[in-house]
Amino acid sequence: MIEMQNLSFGYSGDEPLLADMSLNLPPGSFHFLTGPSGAGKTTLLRLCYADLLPTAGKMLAFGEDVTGLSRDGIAALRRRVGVVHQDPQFLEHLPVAENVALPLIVSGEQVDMRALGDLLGWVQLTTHSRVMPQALSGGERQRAALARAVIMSPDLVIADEPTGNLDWDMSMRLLQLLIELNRSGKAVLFATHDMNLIRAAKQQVQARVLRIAGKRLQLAGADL
Ligand SMILES: Nc1ncnc2c1ncn2[C@@H]1O[C@H](COP(=O)(O)OP(=O)(O)OP(=O)(O)O)[C@@H](O)[C@H]1O
Repeated sequence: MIEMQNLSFGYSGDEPLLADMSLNLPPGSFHFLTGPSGAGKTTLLRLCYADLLPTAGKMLAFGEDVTGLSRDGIAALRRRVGVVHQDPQFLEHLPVAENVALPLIVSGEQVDMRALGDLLGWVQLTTHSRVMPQALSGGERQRAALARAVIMSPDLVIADEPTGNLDWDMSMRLLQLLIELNRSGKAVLFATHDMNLIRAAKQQVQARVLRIAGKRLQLAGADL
């Protein structure tokens, strides 16, 4: 589904930040991505949804080389990937329900109100559907961002340190939602520093742990 072949990436022309990375994310898989601050986790995630393009090597998304994709091709790819950022941004003048439905609205699709209600229920924001984003807690913001990320039924959900600002209980709640998504067949790629969270997840789901170290991507062992 997502395949990197000897991929390198650098923001400037000199030393690459990520070097000679090879990776295969099969459908339905669950991967954590870890590594020190500044190692390039967010950068790697952005490469996965063609927000950045490799400077060397190949990046294939859903079988297609992203470097050759047209604007429409990139738009089609992005529909298949839902992204949750560490600090999700919302349109502050719209209530939660409209923000969650925004990907449908901007792509001109009909909003199925019942499905939207079900989705808000799943992230436990039913009573917050008419609330403005600035009134949400950190955990509620992340759950709204997760609902928005999955409203287009993506095949892959990417979460970039979504629990970075949450306490343990909230982190576990968010993790649980991602595990449920994975059980429903979606691939998950989850960047986190939190080894306790990874340990907790591994008791419930077959997750592999990728680590960026020294510009390279490693598959972490069972020592976690
Ligand atoms: N747009 C950019 N232009 C230039 N350099 C950048 C850009 N974005 C990130 N960087 C640099 O690339 C390096 C990796 O950043 P990135 O955000 O991918 O790391 P990270 O592993 O996600 O870090 P953290 O865990 O702190 O979020 C950092 O040194 C950062 O300063």
